[in-house]
Amino acid sequence: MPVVRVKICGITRVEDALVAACAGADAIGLVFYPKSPRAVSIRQAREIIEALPPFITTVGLFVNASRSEVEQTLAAVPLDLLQFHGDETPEECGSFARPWIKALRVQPGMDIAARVSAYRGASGVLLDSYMAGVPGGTGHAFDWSLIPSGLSLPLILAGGLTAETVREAIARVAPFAVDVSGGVEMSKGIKDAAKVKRFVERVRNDM
Ligand SMILES: O=C(O)c1ccccc1N[C@@H]1O[C@H](COP(=O)(O)O)[C@@H](O)[C@H]1O
Repeated sequence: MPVVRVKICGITRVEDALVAACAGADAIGLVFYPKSPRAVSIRQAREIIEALPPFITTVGLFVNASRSEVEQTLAAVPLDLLQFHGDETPEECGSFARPWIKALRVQPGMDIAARVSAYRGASGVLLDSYMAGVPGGTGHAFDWSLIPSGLSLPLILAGGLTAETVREAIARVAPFAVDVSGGVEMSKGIKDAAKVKRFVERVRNDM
């Protein structure tokens, strides 16, 4: 069975980043979307990244941010990968000389394969749930049967995943990686160490 990578998103505290790293997460996500309850400042982001051990990918999440906002963040925070979670075009996403992934919010009737193909410069595509007025971090799963096989980019599955559901998700979707935020929290922006550990264990099929 191929290894499934794990990203723990919405990290706001150094201790939660260390829990994720020690649990075996491959990546942590830092939300630079001011309206999110998980938003971090530049200073918070730097402190979190400085505390990390090596070999953990740091992902900066943006939602329809201006070019200058992204550039200022990149100048101050050592991010490995950008995650665009809004209505950014392929050209916008690819204009920062940094690897990037694009989040698409799945709705019935959407031509997922065509939408993914449009973002061919991406390192991967993240499929998340659609909820009107909420760009992400909804805590809700979507209908995985809508995902076509043979997508042209590595698939990162997100949306309402928990330790209880992630094995079934992996079995049904066979994603390259899974991404979780609300499912490993005790409150918004505050991770629950036991849930983080259990989630990673379940992805690794250790328990
Ligand atoms: O986490 C947020 O607050 C957020 C805000 C705006 C856009 C995306 C956001 N999070 C991303 O949403 C997915 C799904 O979250 P959840 O597991 O359903 O809570 C998460 O993986 C983040 O990448």
